Amino acid sequence: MSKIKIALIQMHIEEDKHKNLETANKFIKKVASEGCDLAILPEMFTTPYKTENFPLYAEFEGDKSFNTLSNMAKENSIYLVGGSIPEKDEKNLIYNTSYVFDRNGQKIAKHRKVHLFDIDVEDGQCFKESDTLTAGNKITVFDTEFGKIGLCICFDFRFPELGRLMAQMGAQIIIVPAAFNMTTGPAHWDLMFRSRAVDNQVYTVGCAPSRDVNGCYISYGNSIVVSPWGDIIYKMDEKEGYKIIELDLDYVKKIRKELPLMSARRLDLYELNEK
Ligand SMILES: NC(=O)CC(=O)C(=O)O
Repeated sequence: MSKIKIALIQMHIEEDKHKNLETANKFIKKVASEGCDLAILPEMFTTPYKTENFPLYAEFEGDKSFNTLSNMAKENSIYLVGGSIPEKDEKNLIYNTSYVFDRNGQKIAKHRKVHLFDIDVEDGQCFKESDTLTAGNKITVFDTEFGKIGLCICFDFRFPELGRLMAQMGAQIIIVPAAFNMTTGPAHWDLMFRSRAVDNQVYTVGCAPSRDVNGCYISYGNSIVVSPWGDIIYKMDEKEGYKIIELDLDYVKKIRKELPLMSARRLDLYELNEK
């Protein structure tokens, strides 16, 4: 199958975890009823994006948020990239984790953010995920009936090596639950999704929370889909909403045939390998 309908869910995030799960559920029902194959939620969609919140909202795999996501996928018979949530392990370490479920509600992938978002921009955004989070250590590509899809979380996508490795592992689409802010969003959001798309000849997809100017962290919004040619196919504004977009994977093949970048690499001079 060469065409996949994906849905961006740019939802508003509140303090109340259960309300956030209900909002996600409402949107997922809607996009499934409109024929989407795969729905995507934003980064840290169960909690306002604040380091102090992560331990308070953290759950074990198999707890309420995990099960709710699994049920949403199963009841609506869609793939679900469950944004990300704070996940805790048996050592009480906390990760920024994205779970992916298939149409039967089975977990088919799990990505723990590998690059923690620690920045301090003069007169701009400061954030230190490492105050409460631990980094993951795996690169994530999962399989579907449409082909392979790469998955990483927000700051991860700033590292071009990761996008290239996912493409080398067969990804034709790279999905990024994210939450850029009002310092880095206007400067880097489009540029980053376009660069990774052109370099790796993949569709890139970013899904962010809607903007809340009174929130503790102001999300840029602008959830985005970019083609393997580098064109912005669709970009949302800052408001809450959803959009279904059809991606044609034959177009990935076409671009890769016309511009055979992968096979033109000088692997005798350089190479990039997963460790
Ligand atoms: N939220 C993030 O992980 C990253 C981000 O906002 C940025 O890179 O900018």
